[in-house]
Amino acid sequence: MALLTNFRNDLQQLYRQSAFFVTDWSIWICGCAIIVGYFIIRIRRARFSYLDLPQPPHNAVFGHLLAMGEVARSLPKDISPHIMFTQLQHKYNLGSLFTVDLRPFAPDKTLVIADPILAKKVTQAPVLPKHPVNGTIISHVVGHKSLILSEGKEWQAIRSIFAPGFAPSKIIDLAGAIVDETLVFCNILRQYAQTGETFRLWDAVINLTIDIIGQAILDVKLKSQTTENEFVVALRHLILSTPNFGSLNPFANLNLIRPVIHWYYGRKVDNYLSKVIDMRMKLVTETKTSKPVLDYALEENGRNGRTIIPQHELNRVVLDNMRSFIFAGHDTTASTISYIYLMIERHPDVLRKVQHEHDQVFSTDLSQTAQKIKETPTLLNQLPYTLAVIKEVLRLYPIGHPAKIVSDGYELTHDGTKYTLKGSYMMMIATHTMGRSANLFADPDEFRPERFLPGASDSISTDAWRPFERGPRNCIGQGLALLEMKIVMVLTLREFNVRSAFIKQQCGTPDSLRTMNGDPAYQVQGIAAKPKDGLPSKVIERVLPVHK
Ligand code: HEM
Repeated sequence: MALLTNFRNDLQQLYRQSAFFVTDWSIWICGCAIIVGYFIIRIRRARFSYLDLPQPPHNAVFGHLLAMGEVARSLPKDISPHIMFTQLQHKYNLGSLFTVDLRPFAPDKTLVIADPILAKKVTQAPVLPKHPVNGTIISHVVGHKSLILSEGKEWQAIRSIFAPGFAPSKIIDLAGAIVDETLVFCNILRQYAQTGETFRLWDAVINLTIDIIGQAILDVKLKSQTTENEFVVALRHLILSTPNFGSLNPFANLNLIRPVIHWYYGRKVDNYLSKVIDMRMKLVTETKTSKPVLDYALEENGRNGRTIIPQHELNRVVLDNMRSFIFAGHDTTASTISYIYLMIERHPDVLRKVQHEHDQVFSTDLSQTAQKIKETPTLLNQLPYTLAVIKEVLRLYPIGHPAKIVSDGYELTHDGTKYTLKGSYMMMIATHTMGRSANLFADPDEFRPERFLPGASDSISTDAWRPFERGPRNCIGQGLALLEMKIVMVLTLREFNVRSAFIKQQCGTPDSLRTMNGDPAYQVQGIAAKPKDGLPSKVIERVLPVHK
């Protein structure tokens, strides 16, 4: 054990050192020479391949890097790239279809789709393949048989065995387990309220969402909220060692021992999950009211003697997809929950309406709420205002944008003009840009959950709101995410007042570059966009009863 710990420490040390070495000046010079060479070749070969598409000001040598640089200079350095694209569209008045050539900092020319009609069209069958950059970024975390990365018939087969476990009728049975994990979270909030400490809200919520996803897919208690679980630590290391593809520093991603890190922690994750999966496979015949997603998948794969995934591939498929669900199901939901607290803090009128709705459905006796959810989880379907708050938060703070690949000759029509693409493109469905468009949402920067209430006067095109994406390749876990967000809101918002506690920065960078339009809680880049500095917060326990 001590040997392992030493090895891990050595690895971490080496990792930090190698990150230092790559900033050595000689590497900078070589890198610059490569980039200059690259640009020269690019001007000669690819000059006019996209010039008929709408775009920001173009430079023959640098493509759109100068235009994007102009936008980037006015924003914090670590801002999430999807915000940069929205700013670019606003600055150059680009409309809802445009192209941006950011090579070599992007893997391909980018085609930005910010038009709901076009977005709907390109995300329906036949499903466009994902851009290979997705694999480059996350394959070390999710594995190659992941639902997230697979394509074609393989993707169909994997989706078909896992979909039954994510059906709303099955997910609702997990409410009891989600309540139990959320009660642990409530205890943690209570402790912070008692100490008055400032803490990173996102980290606390990450532990909660990891524990929930462990229960939901494997019926395993990961207990990362209360203990340091080796598996969770290894998984977080894998995620944190992901290359940063949004960086404008070409060397930020050079790390010679990254493959070793990936191998080491990947093996730890696999070892832990294999044991849990083996155990579940033996228990799968047990009849239980609430079953984890894995049990339904194994049943589906053997239904009526028909095997969708051949037995020799099943172990790898199950393992990679358990990794995928844990990965895709925790920091996405944690970011959204963090922003829910922030928006609620900033809009006391919204808080009052949410609390009123929870009182109406679950009564004002807070001590009974957890039990009521367990007994009648379908009560959670009677919370239209709470759901509207979640939707509004996801409109303003989506976790990212899907990136598909379209190849030479692909045709699309927009505003009556037909475009035939030359060469391949990374097609980005610009969820954030659509969410902030004044043409699609009235007063787009305002937080107004009412717009999502049934019968609201704002008419919203469903295709404009796509934080879970739409079409056959939408988010398989959206029902689970919505369920957990509702439970967390119901169990915490009447008891705790979570307040952001950013500390004003004193040194160096002007304040405007540490904030987005004066807001320090902007989204920063992660595999899923997340709140700056983990949203430092404090908790105050409300005096009970908080409302009549
Ligand atoms: C607020 C929470 C969440 C958000 C905003 C979200 C968003 C998304 C989006 C936008 C996609 C499409 C990505 C693409 O096409 O590149 C996606 C796919 C996916 N999500 Fe989620 N997600 C959330 C929670 C979850 C949860 C809880 C799970 C748990 C299993 C999950 C599992 C997946 C998987 C496996 C895919 C790939 C589906 C496929 O390709 O067939 N997500 N999600």
